[in-house]
Amino acid sequence: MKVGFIGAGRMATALAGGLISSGFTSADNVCASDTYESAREKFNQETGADTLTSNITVAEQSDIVILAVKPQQLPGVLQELKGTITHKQLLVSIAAGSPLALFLETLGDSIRVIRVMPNTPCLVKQGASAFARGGKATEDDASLVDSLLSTVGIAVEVPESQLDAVTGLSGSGPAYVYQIIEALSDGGVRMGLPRHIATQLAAQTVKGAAEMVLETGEHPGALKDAVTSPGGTTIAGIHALESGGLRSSLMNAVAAATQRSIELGKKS
Ligand SMILES: NC(=O)C1=CN([C@@H]2O[C@H](COP(=O)(O)OP(=O)(O)OC[C@H]3O[C@@H](n4cnc5c(N)ncnc54)[C@H](OP(=O)(O)O)[C@@H]3O)[C@@H](O)[C@H]2O)C=CC1
Ligand SMILES: O=C(O)[C@@H]1CCC=N1
Repeated sequence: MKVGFIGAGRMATALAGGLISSGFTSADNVCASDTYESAREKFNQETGADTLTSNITVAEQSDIVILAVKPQQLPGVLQELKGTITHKQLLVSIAAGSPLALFLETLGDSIRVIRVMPNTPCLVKQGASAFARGGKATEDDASLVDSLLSTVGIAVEVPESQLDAVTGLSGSGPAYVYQIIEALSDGGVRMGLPRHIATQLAAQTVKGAAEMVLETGEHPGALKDAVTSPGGTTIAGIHALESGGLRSSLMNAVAAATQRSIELGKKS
């Protein structure tokens, strides 16, 4: 199974790196094209897979073609691939916002296309991805994409109408969590911890709390209550977070990013 990436940037590198290190496919069966030389070099160094300058050659050589250019670059790339992408390849787009209808309108409605929203932790096999299928994509195509994404994290199939919200939550979400980790580390440094220890403790705390939610299946509120002793330290910290509007800020972040995904879809 040959997997080709059109666009060899950050997300393509994360996804390809995860697919190769998980054994889903070998570096020999992966290739990528990019207009930007340093992106090609970085992709090649980090994944061991070949890179080319021609999008058409990558598409011709691949069974699965993953479109990993920015949404604004997608219409030009689709024009270029007209006639090369047929029902023979499975087309996968990871572009935020870009609707399935765009691919069918440009390439014809006989194509097999699946729209995916992954996230960068795919690189360390902790991705959270959702996908929706369109055109003539079959049950087998959906299973293939599900197993491809499942080698680098979790994957769920959703109606296409939910993919903008997925983008606002888990697509962009790693950036929110990095900000939270950075801020927790800053808090530790402010209280006298060395930076490297503060960052390590902050990141492991986020990882551990996330594992607790996923493994116990408990409501996050119940897990929060279990940390919070009456008159103790945690409730003092939680009160400070509530005063700063943490939960409202995170809900607003998901809504703003979802809205932006919708806007990107209208422009493409
Ligand atoms: N980064 C993330 O966390 C996530 C990104 N995505 C989606 O993945 C896609 C890629 O994002 P990301 O990896 O961050 O972006 P990058 O900018 O890192 O990667 C895109 C690459 O495609 C290159 N490119 C531009 N035009 C063409 C072309 N005509 N042919 C071939 N290559 C081209 C770009 O070059 P140049 O820089 O010169 O334009 C760039 O190197 C986007 O659509 C984004 O919405 C989805 C989920 C998460
Ligand atoms: O910021 C972006 O537009 C992309 C899509 C989701 C994550 N990164």
